[in-house]
Amino acid sequence: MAALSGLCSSSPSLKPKHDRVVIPLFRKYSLAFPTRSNSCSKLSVSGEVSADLSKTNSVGVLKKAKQGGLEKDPKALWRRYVDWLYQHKELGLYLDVSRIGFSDEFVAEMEPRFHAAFQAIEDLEKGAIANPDEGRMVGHYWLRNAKLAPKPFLQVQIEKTLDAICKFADDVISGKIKPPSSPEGRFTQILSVGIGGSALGPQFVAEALAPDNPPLKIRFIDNTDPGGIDHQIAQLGPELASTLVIVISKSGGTPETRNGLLEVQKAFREAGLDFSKQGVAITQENSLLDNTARIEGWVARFPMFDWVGGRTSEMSAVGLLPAALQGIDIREMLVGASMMDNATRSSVLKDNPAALLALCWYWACDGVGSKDMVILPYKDSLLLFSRYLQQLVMESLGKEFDLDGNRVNQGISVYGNKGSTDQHAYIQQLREGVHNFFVTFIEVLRDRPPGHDWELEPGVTCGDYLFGMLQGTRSALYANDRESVTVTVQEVTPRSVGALVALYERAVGLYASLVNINAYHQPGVEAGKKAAGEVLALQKRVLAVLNEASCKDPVEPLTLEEVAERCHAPEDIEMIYKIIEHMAANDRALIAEGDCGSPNSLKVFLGECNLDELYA
Ligand SMILES: O=P(O)(O)OC[C@H]1O[C@](O)(CO)[C@@H](O)[C@@H]1O
Repeated sequence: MAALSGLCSSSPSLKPKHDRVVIPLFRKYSLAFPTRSNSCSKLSVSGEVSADLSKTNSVGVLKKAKQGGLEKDPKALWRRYVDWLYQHKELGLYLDVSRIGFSDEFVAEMEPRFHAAFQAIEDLEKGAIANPDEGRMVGHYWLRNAKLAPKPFLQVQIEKTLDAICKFADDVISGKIKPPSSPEGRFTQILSVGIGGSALGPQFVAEALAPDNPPLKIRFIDNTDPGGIDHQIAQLGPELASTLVIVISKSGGTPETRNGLLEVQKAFREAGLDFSKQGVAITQENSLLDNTARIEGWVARFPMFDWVGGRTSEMSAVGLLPAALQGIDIREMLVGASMMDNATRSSVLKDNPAALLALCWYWACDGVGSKDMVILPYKDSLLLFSRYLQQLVMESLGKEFDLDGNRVNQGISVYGNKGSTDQHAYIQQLREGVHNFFVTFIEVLRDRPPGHDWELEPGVTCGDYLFGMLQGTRSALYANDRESVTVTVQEVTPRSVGALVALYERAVGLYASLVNINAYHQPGVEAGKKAAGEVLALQKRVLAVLNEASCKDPVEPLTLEEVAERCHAPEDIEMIYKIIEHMAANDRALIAEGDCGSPNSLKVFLGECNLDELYA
């Protein structure tokens, strides 16, 4: 395509170049772990390590290795910094892992696990069923280099979709595709309706990269909160007529997204607008959403692929279409991701920033998620990176069982906002309080575009303060034995953002292998969805019972116990109380006696009798 492959081949070289000689810490991997003596390692390890090591979390080894404490001697620390500094020259990206205290002994112990992890991710990229529970391939790496897709038809699908996205975005921005009844004569706003992986990437990228005056501004409905939905629609005001509504859902059946769509369609009807002329769907072929969009003749439909998970979908239509419509260079995002993919395929630990990150996570969290990952970008535009990573890391790694069916309750908690702002919120606790975290600093070297900086005091710019705050916090935390990683980029650009996304996608994949879990399913989410469905089903029964009592003459207010009994659900009395409390707060149930603060005093009825429902 003129699109992805052309783009990739036109870039100077996608192979990482390094300005230092790297002494391999890991050799070309194989599952057998040979006797070795590593010149980079202070400790030389010899002897066979049981293959089973890659399936267990040898925390005992970690604890032993950790006994030494963190290096504090400035000269030794500087040597460690230089020795372990990773640089991706073309991307201008650095990774400093020197403030994580892993020992050479630990690195050696981890080698067989990494061999297995590199092999697993290589197999994944070649099209293995890397998500065994769902029987799916995992192909988000192919999105930025379609030639890697294991089947020619997948390559065609990826390339065609990217071309279609670019063309559609151009046509919308130029006004060739326009809303039927807008005075501006072109689309000015995007309303993106989606949740989880169908929102977090687009939100992060919009915040990071949208220009100050984008061709289309974007807002999001990412919940089933009526207040939040009303707010977004009210903010659009008359511009609803020039709003392109992008409904994003891989499954096409997520309730929050469906509700958002129904609410927006109602707003369109009330404004006398034809939704189908302004609606776009991004979803799997033949999903409920896809069929709705096709039957109703929406403006456009773009595919989500079965082999791309929601949380790794930023480089699919999910992330690329909204970005392109905001004037963001999506081809550059793909190049950045592709360059990072190339770098993170290396089986040499020091050459592979994703493997280095996974190593640090394992060390810091004892391989069992014992510490939280605090993400601190010192750049306002990267504010949403931690939220984006929260889903990527926690939905991928937070698993009850490992691949062999052992209960492991894995995961790493992720939180954070931005520095230096968070220094005035919770960094007090990080420095001095409970020691249950490690920090990832994200440093952006360029403060402002060239020629725009000024000194607010002699020799000091505003950005120098930000820099000082980052360095000061990093040092202060380390002095108190709080570990940190620092990722440095030159600027926040489509290329560097693409690279950051790819870096963390690969780190999560590798880490999942290190702890032997499936990173690509989310069985836990289903339990909450199922329970929510049961609550709504119970609410229907409560309504029917109250309706019947409210249709009597005179009306028969009921106690909670009576409602529960008539619903044949005495064991659900607490949930019935919560349902009635919620309905009462929204004027859908009326309180005849008592109040919600004393549940046993309550008697309730409905303001209106619904005869149709009574005789249904
Ligand atoms: O894109 P969909 O199918 O609407 O799903 C939204 C989100 O819901 C989940 O399936 C579960 O939370 C996420 O993995 C996903 O990103």
